[in-house]
Amino acid sequence: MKLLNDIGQFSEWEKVLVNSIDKIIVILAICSVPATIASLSRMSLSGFQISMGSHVAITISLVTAALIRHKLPIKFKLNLVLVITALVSLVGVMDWGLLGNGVLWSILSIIFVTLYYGIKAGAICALAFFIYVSIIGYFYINGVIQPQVDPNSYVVSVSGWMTGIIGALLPLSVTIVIIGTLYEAARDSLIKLERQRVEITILAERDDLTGIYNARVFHKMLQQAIERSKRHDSWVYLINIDLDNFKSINDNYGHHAGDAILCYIAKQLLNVTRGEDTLCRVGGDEFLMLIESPERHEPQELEAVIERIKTAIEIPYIYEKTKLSVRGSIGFAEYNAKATPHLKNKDDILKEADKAMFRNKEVSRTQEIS
Ligand SMILES: Nc1nc2c(ncn2[C@@H]2O[C@H](COP(=O)(O)OP(=O)(O)OP(=O)(O)O)[C@@H](O)[C@H]2O)c(=O)[nH]1
Repeated sequence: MKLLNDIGQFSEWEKVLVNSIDKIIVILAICSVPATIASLSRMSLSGFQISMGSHVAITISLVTAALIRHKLPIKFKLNLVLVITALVSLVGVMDWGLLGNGVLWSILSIIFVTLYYGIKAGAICALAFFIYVSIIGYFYINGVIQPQVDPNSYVVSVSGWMTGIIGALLPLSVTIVIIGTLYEAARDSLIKLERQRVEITILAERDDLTGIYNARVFHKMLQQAIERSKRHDSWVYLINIDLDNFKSINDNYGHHAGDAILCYIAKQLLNVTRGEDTLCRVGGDEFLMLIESPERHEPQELEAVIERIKTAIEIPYIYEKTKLSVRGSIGFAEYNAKATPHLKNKDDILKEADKAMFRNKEVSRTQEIS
Protein backbone atom coordinates (compact mmCIF):
# COMPACT_ATOMS: atom_id res chain seq x y z
CA MET A 1 0.00 0.00 0.00
CA LYS A 2 3.04 2.18 -0.36
CA LEU A 3 1.85 4.72 -2.92
CA LEU A 4 -1.76 4.63 -1.76
CA ASN A 5 -0.65 5.54 1.74
CA ASP A 6 1.49 8.36 0.40
CA ILE A 7 -1.29 9.82 -1.69
CA GLY A 8 -2.71 11.89 1.15
CA GLN A 9 0.53 13.82 1.36
CA PHE A 10 0.65 14.65 -2.34
CA SER A 11 -2.48 16.47 -3.29
CA GLU A 12 -1.14 17.09 -6.84
CA TRP A 13 -0.48 13.39 -7.33
CA GLU A 14 -3.91 12.59 -5.94
CA LYS A 15 -5.45 14.94 -8.53
CA VAL A 16 -3.56 13.13 -11.30
CA LEU A 17 -4.75 9.75 -10.04
CA VAL A 18 -8.36 10.86 -9.65
CA ASN A 19 -8.29 12.38 -13.11
CA SER A 20 -6.77 9.32 -14.75
CA ILE A 21 -8.82 6.75 -12.85
CA ASP A 22 -12.09 8.48 -13.73
CA LYS A 23 -11.15 8.59 -17.42
CA ILE A 24 -10.11 4.93 -17.28
CA ILE A 25 -13.37 3.84 -15.63
CA VAL A 26 -15.43 5.70 -18.25
CA ILE A 27 -13.42 4.24 -21.15
CA LEU A 28 -13.59 0.76 -19.67
CA ALA A 29 -17.35 1.09 -19.09
CA ILE A 30 -18.02 2.32 -22.64
CA CYS A 31 -15.80 -0.29 -24.30
CA SER A 32 -16.85 -3.17 -22.06
CA VAL A 33 -20.36 -3.16 -23.56
CA PRO A 34 -19.34 -4.07 -27.16
CA ALA A 35 -16.52 -6.23 -25.78
CA THR A 36 -18.99 -8.28 -23.72
CA ILE A 37 -21.37 -8.57 -26.66
CA ALA A 38 -18.45 -9.84 -28.76
CA SER A 39 -17.47 -12.21 -25.96
CA LEU A 40 -21.01 -13.58 -25.66
CA SER A 41 -21.24 -14.00 -29.43
CA ARG A 42 -18.63 -16.75 -29.08
CA MET A 43 -21.20 -18.87 -27.22
CA SER A 44 -22.22 -20.50 -30.53
CA LEU A 45 -18.63 -21.78 -30.86
CA SER A 46 -17.72 -22.64 -27.28
CA GLY A 47 -20.90 -22.79 -25.21
CA PHE A 48 -21.05 -20.72 -22.02
CA GLN A 49 -17.66 -19.99 -20.42
CA ILE A 50 -16.73 -18.55 -17.00
CA SER A 51 -14.99 -15.68 -18.79
CA MET A 52 -18.30 -14.72 -20.42
CA GLY A 53 -20.04 -14.58 -17.05
CA SER A 54 -17.21 -12.51 -15.63
CA HIS A 55 -17.41 -10.17 -18.64
CA VAL A 56 -21.10 -9.54 -17.96
CA ALA A 57 -20.47 -8.96 -14.24
CA ILE A 58 -17.54 -6.67 -15.02
CA THR A 59 -19.56 -4.63 -17.51
CA ILE A 60 -22.36 -4.11 -14.99
CA SER A 61 -19.85 -3.08 -12.27
CA LEU A 62 -17.98 -0.74 -14.62
CA VAL A 63 -21.08 1.01 -15.99
CA THR A 64 -22.38 1.47 -12.43
CA ALA A 65 -19.00 2.73 -11.22
CA ALA A 66 -18.77 5.13 -14.19
CA LEU A 67 -22.21 6.57 -13.43
CA ILE A 68 -21.48 7.18 -9.76
CA ARG A 69 -17.70 7.76 -10.11
CA HIS A 70 -17.78 11.19 -8.47
CA LYS A 71 -19.26 9.68 -5.31
CA LEU A 72 -16.79 6.80 -5.02
CA PRO A 73 -13.60 7.10 -2.93
CA ILE A 74 -10.39 7.06 -4.96
CA LYS A 75 -9.02 3.94 -3.24
CA PHE A 76 -12.15 2.02 -4.15
CA LYS A 77 -11.91 3.10 -7.78
CA LEU A 78 -8.21 2.21 -8.00
CA ASN A 79 -8.80 -1.23 -6.54
CA LEU A 80 -11.87 -1.81 -8.69
CA VAL A 81 -9.89 -1.21 -11.88
CA LEU A 82 -7.09 -3.35 -10.54
CA VAL A 83 -9.34 -6.28 -9.62
CA ILE A 84 -11.20 -6.09 -12.92
CA THR A 85 -8.11 -6.06 -15.10
CA ALA A 86 -6.55 -8.87 -13.05
CA LEU A 87 -9.76 -10.91 -13.25
CA VAL A 88 -10.09 -10.46 -17.03
CA SER A 89 -6.48 -11.51 -17.54
CA LEU A 90 -6.53 -14.52 -15.17
CA VAL A 91 -9.87 -15.93 -16.36
CA GLY A 92 -9.04 -15.07 -19.96
CA VAL A 93 -5.75 -17.01 -19.90
CA MET A 94 -7.39 -20.01 -18.24
CA ASP A 95 -10.46 -20.13 -20.51
CA TRP A 96 -8.95 -19.14 -23.83
CA GLY A 97 -5.21 -19.76 -23.53
CA LEU A 98 -3.39 -18.31 -26.51
CA LEU A 99 -6.67 -17.55 -28.28
CA GLY A 100 -7.68 -14.78 -25.85
CA ASN A 101 -6.31 -11.43 -24.79
CA GLY A 102 -5.49 -12.49 -21.21
CA VAL A 103 -1.77 -11.78 -21.55
CA LEU A 104 -2.44 -8.28 -22.89
CA TRP A 105 -4.76 -7.56 -19.96
CA SER A 106 -2.16 -8.81 -17.52
CA ILE A 107 0.22 -6.10 -18.78
CA LEU A 108 -2.41 -3.48 -17.99
CA SER A 109 -3.02 -5.01 -14.61
CA ILE A 110 0.72 -4.98 -13.81
CA ILE A 111 0.96 -1.32 -14.92
CA PHE A 112 -1.81 -0.44 -12.47
CA VAL A 113 -0.19 -2.32 -9.61
CA THR A 114 3.15 -0.59 -10.31
CA LEU A 115 1.51 2.81 -10.54
CA TYR A 116 -0.49 2.53 -7.36
CA TYR A 117 1.60 0.27 -5.16
CA GLY A 118 5.17 0.78 -6.39
CA ILE A 119 7.77 -0.98 -8.52
CA LYS A 120 8.34 -3.84 -6.05
CA ALA A 121 4.65 -4.77 -6.01
CA GLY A 122 4.58 -4.52 -9.82
CA ALA A 123 7.59 -6.84 -10.14
CA ILE A 124 6.05 -9.41 -7.72
CA CYS A 125 2.81 -9.25 -9.66
CA ALA A 126 4.63 -9.76 -12.99
CA LEU A 127 6.47 -12.77 -11.55
CA ALA A 128 3.25 -14.24 -10.15
CA PHE A 129 1.55 -13.80 -13.51
CA PHE A 130 4.47 -15.38 -15.32
CA ILE A 131 4.23 -18.44 -13.06
CA TYR A 132 0.44 -18.57 -13.47
CA VAL A 133 0.63 -18.41 -17.30
CA SER A 134 3.38 -21.05 -17.30
CA ILE A 135 1.24 -23.41 -15.23
CA ILE A 136 -1.83 -22.82 -17.41
CA GLY A 137 0.36 -23.27 -20.50
CA TYR A 138 1.67 -26.54 -19.07
CA PHE A 139 -1.91 -27.74 -18.50
CA TYR A 140 -2.90 -26.85 -22.07
CA ILE A 141 0.18 -28.52 -23.53
CA ASN A 142 -0.49 -31.71 -21.57
CA GLY A 143 -4.21 -31.79 -22.24
CA VAL A 144 -5.25 -31.14 -18.61
CA ILE A 145 -7.17 -28.13 -19.92
CA GLN A 146 -8.87 -28.52 -23.26
CA PRO A 147 -9.44 -25.52 -25.56
CA GLN A 148 -13.09 -24.42 -25.33
CA VAL A 149 -13.31 -24.03 -29.07
CA ASP A 150 -11.77 -25.61 -32.09
CA PRO A 151 -8.76 -23.33 -32.60
CA ASN A 152 -8.90 -23.75 -36.40
CA SER A 153 -12.51 -22.60 -36.68
CA TYR A 154 -12.05 -19.94 -33.94
CA VAL A 155 -9.24 -18.11 -35.73
CA VAL A 156 -11.40 -17.73 -38.85
CA SER A 157 -14.65 -16.79 -37.03
CA VAL A 158 -16.19 -13.30 -36.91
CA SER A 159 -16.84 -13.53 -33.14
CA GLY A 160 -13.23 -14.65 -32.51
CA TRP A 161 -11.84 -11.68 -34.43
CA MET A 162 -14.35 -9.23 -32.90
CA THR A 163 -13.39 -10.33 -29.40
CA GLY A 164 -9.72 -10.19 -30.34
CA ILE A 165 -9.90 -6.68 -31.76
CA ILE A 166 -12.15 -5.09 -29.16
CA GLY A 167 -10.45 -6.97 -26.35
CA ALA A 168 -7.07 -5.67 -27.52
CA LEU A 169 -8.23 -2.11 -28.11
CA LEU A 170 -9.46 -1.81 -24.53
CA PRO A 171 -6.17 -2.33 -22.68
CA LEU A 172 -4.36 -0.33 -25.35
CA SER A 173 -6.64 2.70 -25.02
CA VAL A 174 -6.46 2.52 -21.25
CA THR A 175 -2.66 2.37 -21.44
CA ILE A 176 -2.71 5.49 -23.64
CA VAL A 177 -4.88 7.27 -21.05
CA ILE A 178 -2.52 6.31 -18.23
CA ILE A 179 0.64 7.31 -20.09
CA GLY A 180 -1.00 10.46 -21.47
CA THR A 181 -2.26 11.59 -18.07
CA LEU A 182 1.07 10.93 -16.39
CA TYR A 183 2.94 12.66 -19.21
CA GLU A 184 0.72 15.74 -18.96
CA ALA A 185 1.03 15.77 -15.17
CA ALA A 186 4.82 15.45 -15.33
CA ARG A 187 5.05 18.16 -18.00
CA ASP A 188 2.76 20.53 -16.02
CA SER A 189 4.78 19.92 -12.85
CA LEU A 190 8.04 20.65 -14.66
CA ILE A 191 6.64 23.88 -16.14
CA LYS A 192 5.34 24.88 -12.70
CA LEU A 193 8.70 24.10 -11.08
CA GLU A 194 10.54 26.09 -13.73
CA ARG A 195 8.23 29.06 -13.17
CA GLN A 196 8.76 28.83 -9.42
CA ARG A 197 12.52 28.63 -9.94
CA VAL A 198 12.45 31.79 -12.07
CA GLU A 199 10.22 33.54 -9.51
CA ILE A 200 12.52 32.55 -6.65
CA THR A 201 15.56 33.75 -8.61
CA ILE A 202 13.85 37.08 -9.33
CA LEU A 203 12.80 37.43 -5.69
CA ALA A 204 16.31 36.65 -4.51
CA GLU A 205 18.13 38.89 -7.00
CA ARG A 206 15.83 41.83 -7.56
CA ASP A 207 14.87 44.86 -5.58
CA ASP A 208 11.18 44.58 -4.67
CA LEU A 209 10.28 48.14 -5.58
CA THR A 210 12.21 48.93 -8.76
CA GLY A 211 12.87 45.45 -10.15
CA ILE A 212 16.57 46.20 -10.75
CA TYR A 213 19.29 44.12 -9.04
CA ASN A 214 19.52 44.25 -5.25
CA ALA A 215 22.65 44.78 -3.15
CA ARG A 216 23.23 41.05 -2.59
CA VAL A 217 23.63 40.31 -6.28
CA PHE A 218 25.60 43.49 -6.81
CA HIS A 219 28.17 42.51 -4.18
CA LYS A 220 28.58 39.15 -5.92
CA MET A 221 29.03 40.84 -9.30
CA LEU A 222 31.52 43.32 -7.88
CA GLN A 223 33.53 40.46 -6.41
CA GLN A 224 33.54 38.69 -9.80
CA ALA A 225 34.65 41.94 -11.49
CA ILE A 226 37.56 42.19 -9.01
CA GLU A 227 38.58 38.61 -9.81
CA ARG A 228 38.48 39.38 -13.54
CA SER A 229 40.56 42.50 -12.98
CA LYS A 230 43.19 40.45 -11.15
CA ARG A 231 43.28 37.90 -13.93
CA HIS A 232 43.05 40.13 -17.02
CA ASP A 233 44.45 43.40 -15.63
CA SER A 234 41.11 45.08 -16.46
CA TRP A 235 39.54 48.13 -14.81
CA VAL A 236 36.49 48.27 -12.56
CA TYR A 237 34.48 51.47 -12.02
CA LEU A 238 31.99 51.71 -9.23
CA ILE A 239 29.63 54.69 -9.42
CA ASN A 240 27.62 55.60 -6.35
CA ILE A 241 24.45 57.63 -6.96
CA ASP A 242 22.55 59.04 -3.98
CA LEU A 243 19.45 61.20 -4.42
CA ASP A 244 19.61 64.58 -2.72
CA ASN A 245 17.11 65.51 -0.09
CA PHE A 246 14.86 62.62 -1.03
CA LYS A 247 13.24 62.69 2.39
CA SER A 248 11.48 65.93 1.42
CA ILE A 249 9.68 64.14 -1.45
CA ASN A 250 8.25 61.62 0.99
CA ASP A 251 7.42 64.35 3.50
CA ASN A 252 5.76 66.68 1.00
CA TYR A 253 4.06 64.30 -1.42
CA GLY A 254 3.77 61.06 0.52
CA HIS A 255 5.47 57.66 0.40
CA HIS A 256 3.62 56.71 -2.79
CA ALA A 257 5.17 59.62 -4.62
CA GLY A 258 8.56 58.64 -3.19
CA ASP A 259 8.11 55.07 -4.45
CA ALA A 260 7.05 56.28 -7.88
CA ILE A 261 10.11 58.55 -8.11
CA LEU A 262 12.45 55.73 -7.09
CA CYS A 263 11.00 53.52 -9.86
CA TYR A 264 11.29 56.39 -12.32
CA ILE A 265 14.91 57.05 -11.38
CA ALA A 266 15.73 53.35 -11.73
CA LYS A 267 14.23 53.45 -15.23
CA GLN A 268 16.14 56.60 -16.13
CA LEU A 269 19.37 55.08 -14.85
CA LEU A 270 18.74 51.88 -16.81
CA ASN A 271 18.36 54.02 -19.94
CA VAL A 272 21.89 55.32 -19.51
CA THR A 273 23.34 51.96 -18.44
CA ARG A 274 24.95 49.94 -21.20
CA GLY A 275 23.98 46.30 -21.58
CA GLU A 276 27.25 45.02 -20.16
CA ASP A 277 27.14 47.35 -17.13
CA THR A 278 25.21 46.57 -13.95
CA LEU A 279 22.83 48.75 -12.00
CA CYS A 280 21.40 48.08 -8.57
CA ARG A 281 19.52 49.77 -5.76
CA VAL A 282 21.37 49.19 -2.53
CA GLY A 283 18.55 50.51 -0.42
CA GLY A 284 16.68 53.73 0.22
CA ASP A 285 17.62 56.35 -2.38
CA GLU A 286 21.05 54.95 -3.19
CA PHE A 287 22.02 53.27 -6.48
CA LEU A 288 25.26 51.67 -7.63
CA MET A 289 26.53 51.19 -11.16
CA LEU A 290 29.29 48.78 -12.08
CA ILE A 291 31.32 49.32 -15.22
CA GLU A 292 34.13 47.07 -16.40
CA SER A 293 36.66 47.96 -19.04
CA PRO A 294 39.74 46.23 -20.45
CA GLU A 295 41.46 49.65 -20.62
CA ARG A 296 41.56 52.54 -18.19
CA HIS A 297 38.90 55.20 -18.95
CA GLU A 298 40.15 58.73 -19.57
CA PRO A 299 38.82 61.20 -16.93
CA GLN A 300 36.73 62.95 -19.62
CA GLU A 301 35.05 59.67 -20.49
CA LEU A 302 34.01 59.14 -16.86
CA GLU A 303 32.86 62.72 -16.54
CA ALA A 304 30.67 62.19 -19.61
CA VAL A 305 29.14 59.08 -18.02
CA ILE A 306 28.46 60.95 -14.78
CA GLU A 307 26.97 63.88 -16.68
CA ARG A 308 24.66 61.53 -18.56
CA ILE A 309 23.53 60.03 -15.23
CA LYS A 310 22.92 63.46 -13.67
CA THR A 311 20.93 64.64 -16.67
CA ALA A 312 18.81 61.47 -16.71
CA ILE A 313 18.00 61.87 -13.00
CA GLU A 314 17.13 65.54 -13.28
CA ILE A 315 14.48 65.12 -15.99
CA PRO A 316 11.34 65.93 -13.93
CA TYR A 317 8.78 63.27 -13.13
CA ILE A 318 5.09 64.10 -13.38
CA TYR A 319 3.30 62.80 -10.31
CA GLU A 320 -0.43 63.45 -10.23
CA LYS A 321 0.00 66.50 -12.49
CA THR A 322 2.84 67.86 -10.34
CA LYS A 323 6.36 68.15 -11.72
CA LEU A 324 8.74 66.56 -9.25
CA SER A 325 12.44 67.14 -9.69
CA VAL A 326 15.25 65.35 -7.93
CA ARG A 327 18.97 65.67 -8.14
CA GLY A 328 21.66 63.21 -7.31
CA SER A 329 25.13 63.28 -5.83
CA ILE A 330 27.56 61.03 -7.62
CA GLY A 331 30.96 59.66 -6.70
CA PHE A 332 33.04 56.89 -8.15
CA ALA A 333 35.96 54.62 -7.37
CA GLU A 334 38.23 53.05 -9.94
CA TYR A 335 39.94 49.75 -9.34
CA ASN A 336 42.71 47.87 -11.03
CA ALA A 337 44.43 45.06 -9.18
CA LYS A 338 47.89 46.44 -9.99
CA ALA A 339 47.28 50.22 -10.26
CA THR A 340 45.19 50.71 -7.06
CA PRO A 341 46.99 48.60 -4.43
CA HIS A 342 45.38 50.66 -1.62
CA LEU A 343 42.03 49.08 -2.53
CA LYS A 344 42.34 45.59 -1.11
CA ASN A 345 38.80 44.29 -1.50
CA LYS A 346 35.27 45.18 -2.54
CA ASP A 347 34.52 46.92 0.76
CA ASP A 348 37.43 49.30 0.14
CA ILE A 349 36.08 50.06 -3.34
CA LEU A 350 32.55 50.60 -2.00
CA LYS A 351 33.88 52.89 0.75
CA GLU A 352 35.92 54.92 -1.72
CA ALA A 353 32.93 55.46 -4.04
CA ASP A 354 30.81 56.32 -0.99
CA LYS A 355 33.32 58.93 0.20
CA ALA A 356 33.50 60.46 -3.29
CA MET A 357 29.72 60.66 -3.42
CA PHE A 358 29.60 62.41 -0.01
CA ARG A 359 32.24 64.92 -1.16
CA ASN A 360 30.06 65.65 -4.16
CA LYS A 361 27.01 66.05 -1.89
CA GLU A 362 28.91 68.52 0.31
CA VAL A 363 29.90 70.55 -2.75
CA SER A 364 26.25 70.66 -3.92
CA ARG A 365 25.07 71.71 -0.45
CA THR A 366 27.66 74.47 -0.24
CA GLN A 367 26.67 75.69 -3.70
CA GLU A 368 22.97 75.71 -2.71
CA ILE A 369 23.69 77.75 0.45
CA SER A 370 25.86 80.31 -1.33
N1 LIG B 1 9.24 56.22 -0.75
C1 LIG B 1 10.28 55.55 -0.32
N2 LIG B 1 11.18 56.16 0.48
C2 LIG B 1 12.23 55.48 0.89
C3 LIG B 1 12.46 54.13 0.56
N3 LIG B 1 13.60 53.73 1.13
C4 LIG B 1 14.09 54.76 1.83
N4 LIG B 1 13.27 55.83 1.70
C5 LIG B 1 13.38 57.14 2.26
O1 LIG B 1 14.48 57.80 1.64
C6 LIG B 1 14.92 58.79 2.53
C7 LIG B 1 16.43 58.79 2.56
O2 LIG B 1 16.81 59.73 3.50
P1 LIG B 1 18.29 60.20 3.70
O3 LIG B 1 19.17 58.98 3.69
O4 LIG B 1 18.30 61.06 4.89
O5 LIG B 1 18.61 60.96 2.40
P2 LIG B 1 18.07 62.32 1.81
O6 LIG B 1 16.79 62.78 2.40
O7 LIG B 1 18.05 62.06 0.35
O8 LIG B 1 19.18 63.30 2.21
P3 LIG B 1 20.66 63.39 1.64
O9 LIG B 1 21.03 62.03 1.15
O10 LIG B 1 21.50 63.81 2.79
O11 LIG B 1 20.62 64.36 0.53
C8 LIG B 1 14.30 58.48 3.90
O12 LIG B 1 13.29 59.43 4.16
C9 LIG B 1 13.70 57.12 3.72
O13 LIG B 1 12.50 56.96 4.46
C10 LIG B 1 11.49 53.51 -0.28
O14 LIG B 1 11.60 52.34 -0.66
N5 LIG B 1 10.43 54.25 -0.69
